[in-house]
Amino acid sequence: MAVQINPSILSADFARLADEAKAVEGADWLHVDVMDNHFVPNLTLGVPVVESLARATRTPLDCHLMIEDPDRWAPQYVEAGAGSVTFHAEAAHAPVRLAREIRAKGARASMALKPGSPIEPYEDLLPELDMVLIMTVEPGFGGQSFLDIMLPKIRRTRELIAKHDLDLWLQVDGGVSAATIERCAEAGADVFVAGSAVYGASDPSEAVRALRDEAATATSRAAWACDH
Ligand SMILES: O=C(CO)[C@@H](O)[C@H](O)COP(=O)(O)O
Ligand SMILES: [Co+2]
Repeated sequence: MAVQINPSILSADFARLADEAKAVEGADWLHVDVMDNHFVPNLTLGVPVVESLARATRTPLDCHLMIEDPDRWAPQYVEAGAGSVTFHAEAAHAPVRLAREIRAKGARASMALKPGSPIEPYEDLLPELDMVLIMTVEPGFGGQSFLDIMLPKIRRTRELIAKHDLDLWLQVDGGVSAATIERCAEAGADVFVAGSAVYGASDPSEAVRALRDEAATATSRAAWACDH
């Protein structure tokens, strides 16, 4: 699969969300960080804003739910127009049932892991998913420094995907920039969320293009991609 770049609107101007979404229409997905002030110590937006965003842009929405009880709320994000819905493993009560429900409603189902959560306990769950998100910062805020210590977990997740021969995307989120995207791609990521690196740039769509080129070059020489 070609690498994908998903700008995070957490770093955009929330008073101009529609324009900010349009500014990155060359991107693969628009990453929408939903925070409830309980699962993470920050509060962003909910279902009505996702509904409006889905009408405002042609870019499909990749909703990252940093909320408690995603079993209850995630299906509403599919109904609001999200094309991909990510729940956190640490918050889900019945992740298999939840992933099946998200898929049955017509979206891609994805599971995220905080930096402290290993991938191994979720190996049997992988076939139920369309994407795994490895957080490379503690969730809650944009603009944090990339955690290099997450690279072995990205590699391990890529190995498990290969072991089970799954068509599963591997997303990284947090501190992804021109300085770190190459390491992520070499470790096995193929979907890259970038907030401050895109919206902090003078030309956000050019930043998306540059990140995509850099990730594609790194992937083409990565060992994991050779037999992919
Ligand atoms: O989920 C989150 C933060 O919890 C992210 O999606 C951030 O929005 C990424 O921002 P940068 O680290 O790229 O600035
Ligand atoms: Co996110």
